[in-house]
Amino acid sequence: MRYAQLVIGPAGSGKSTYCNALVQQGVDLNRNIEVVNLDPAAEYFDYQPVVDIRELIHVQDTMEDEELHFGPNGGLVFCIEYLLENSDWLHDKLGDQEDDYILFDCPGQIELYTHLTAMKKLVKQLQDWNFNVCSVFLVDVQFMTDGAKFLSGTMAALTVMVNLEIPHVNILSKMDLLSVGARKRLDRFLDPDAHAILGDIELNGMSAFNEKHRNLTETIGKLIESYSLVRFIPLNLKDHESIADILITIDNVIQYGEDQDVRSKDYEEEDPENSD
Ligand SMILES: Nc1nc2c(ncn2[C@@H]2O[C@H](COP(=O)(O)OP(=O)(O)OP(=O)(O)O)[C@@H](O)[C@H]2O)c(=O)[nH]1
Repeated sequence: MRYAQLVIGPAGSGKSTYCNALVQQGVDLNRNIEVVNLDPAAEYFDYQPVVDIRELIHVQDTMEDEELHFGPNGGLVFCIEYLLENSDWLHDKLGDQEDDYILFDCPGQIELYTHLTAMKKLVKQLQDWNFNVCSVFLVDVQFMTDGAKFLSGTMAALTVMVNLEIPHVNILSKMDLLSVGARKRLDRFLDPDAHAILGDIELNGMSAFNEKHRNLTETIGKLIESYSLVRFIPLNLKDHESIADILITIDNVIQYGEDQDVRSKDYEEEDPENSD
């Protein structure tokens, strides 16, 4: 069996930095962790990729091509589709080493994970090549420190989980940048709790918008609560233990499928196969 983390998340959420930290952790543990760069627009990263999509296609190629003439976003999607059409190239580059452990550093274009099918196809391809694949969704914690932001980050994570349908881990990146006060506020949300999130929104002032959409917000809060496994794990790359813990957690997810179930608790309760 081979193992793969699909490292995904919005632009600038810390995907490449995370990959590099895990490679370093691998060195410390005498474990070989490799990285494949799948970002055709990447300009800089600290690791040495074993495979780099930019050798096959660069986003600039799609923007400068007379016929294609894509903008940066359309160009990125085109590049991933081009990679899938040329999957033999990736297959050759990856080789077929048993037990290898590869991080796929993906582009920061959220629609690739929320509703387009390209990433799903890539996952299927990797599974056909004997990879156990787990998605690791990074969200910059600075965008999660009040109720409204946490709600929207959680919805984004849920959308990705439901779309990709593979074992999944959500990570709050850049924890070292949080103030003590912000960390305390965050702690109240980390166990999915609709009341804490809604309470915070009210605390921050019931704007006319919030008042008008209170029922909607409440329903979304309950939805998140019922998907009780949409959890975020805080990751502080300045803390060695935090990196070690995340690697163990993800190892368990990849190897033993101890993943976050995308079905809601309510659904499980109603599922006849789960009833006595
Ligand atoms: N303080 C701090 N900065 C971080 C951390 N992770 C990433 N950064 C910084 O955040 C910026 C973006 O990090 P990247 O790792 O390039 O993010 P990315 O998700 O790969 O970005 P894209 O490839 O553009 O999608 C860089 O300036 C990093 O140095 C972290 O844990 N702590």
